[in-house]
Amino acid sequence: MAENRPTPPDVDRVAASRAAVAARRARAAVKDQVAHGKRSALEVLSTAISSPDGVEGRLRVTEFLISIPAIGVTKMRRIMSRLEISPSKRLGGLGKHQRDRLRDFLSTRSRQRRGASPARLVVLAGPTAVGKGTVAGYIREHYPQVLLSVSATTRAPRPGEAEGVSYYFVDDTEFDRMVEAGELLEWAVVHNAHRYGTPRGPVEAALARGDSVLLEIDIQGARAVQLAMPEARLLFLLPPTWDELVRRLIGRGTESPAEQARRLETAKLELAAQEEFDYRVVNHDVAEAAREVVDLMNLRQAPQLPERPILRS
Ligand SMILES: Nc1nc2c(ncn2[C@@H]2O[C@H](COP(=O)(O)OP(=O)(O)O)[C@@H](O)[C@H]2O)c(=O)[nH]1
Ligand SMILES: Nc1ncnc2c1ncn2[C@@H]1O[C@H](COP(=O)(O)OP(=O)(O)O)[C@@H](O)[C@H]1O
Repeated sequence: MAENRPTPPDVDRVAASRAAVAARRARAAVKDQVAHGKRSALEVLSTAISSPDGVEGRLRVTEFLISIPAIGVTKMRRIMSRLEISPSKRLGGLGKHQRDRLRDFLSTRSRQRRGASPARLVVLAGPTAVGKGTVAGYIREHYPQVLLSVSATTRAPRPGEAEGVSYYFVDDTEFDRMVEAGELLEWAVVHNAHRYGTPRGPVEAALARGDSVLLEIDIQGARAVQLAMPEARLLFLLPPTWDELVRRLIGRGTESPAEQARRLETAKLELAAQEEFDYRVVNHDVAEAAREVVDLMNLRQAPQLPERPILRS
């Protein structure tokens, strides 16, 4: 016997079918962007992971893969079975291991198609409070394919900071040991307070695997990396204006007025270091600056720098 379910009123049905059509169109637009190289497949996957109920998250993995240039139905089926993803899965519904396998597959493929651009050590530095940590955090969240080095530090963890994610928190004795044992690629005392250093092992392992690595470190560290690895690419993050830098430092509210004044004096010297860098990125907007940094990680040839510095205090 047929079930006697109540039917929704016509108005609801019309609205629901309109919404379904709009959602289908939105998904088609994303596939079109991927197919025409306007958006990278990795970026679509990152968006799907951060908002599983959004347009990207609702894309089926099968249709997503087919939209990638040079992947047809046969290849797509082979990839799905190799990655152990069932055809009914949507990007937003993938489990952690499936996501990791798909991401690895996409990044290896994109590297191969770029003509295996060389793995590169990229340094992001800049004056205090310009937004280095903010931009690096944005990259960590939105570009999971970028390897961000995790530094060792003698400073205490702040609330919300996790061991091995924000930093490796070590005491003075352990930091001394790491320096003695040559385990740090570079290290420095930052803001006259604590020691920070880049563990050498993970950086060398990533480069050997063919993966580029990003270091968010201070200017002394950038100089040390340049000496140790002259082939590293150095990016300098600039504030839009000096006044904006002052606003960001004061607005952050993490330093006393005396410490703020001291850091602003240092910032003048730090700004003068911009000419030692390969590229300058102006941090007007966090998402744009992050995208520029990620783009610069992949560039094969350095474009010419403007002849004169962009900003002076
Ligand atoms: N030389 C060097 N500097 C680092 C390293 N890790 C972080 N830094 C720098 O240390 C500074 C302080 O960072 P942090 O403790 O997160 O504090 P905040 O920037 O004041 O919020 C920043 O300028 C970072 O760029 C590292 O491994 N080496
Ligand atoms: N593009 C931006 N626009 C506005 N404020 C920003 C921007 N980037 C960073 N900030 C803010 O500036 C302050 C300093 O940023 P932070 O990442 O701590 O700097 P740094 O790591 O370079 O010392 C923070 O309060 C942050 O929220």
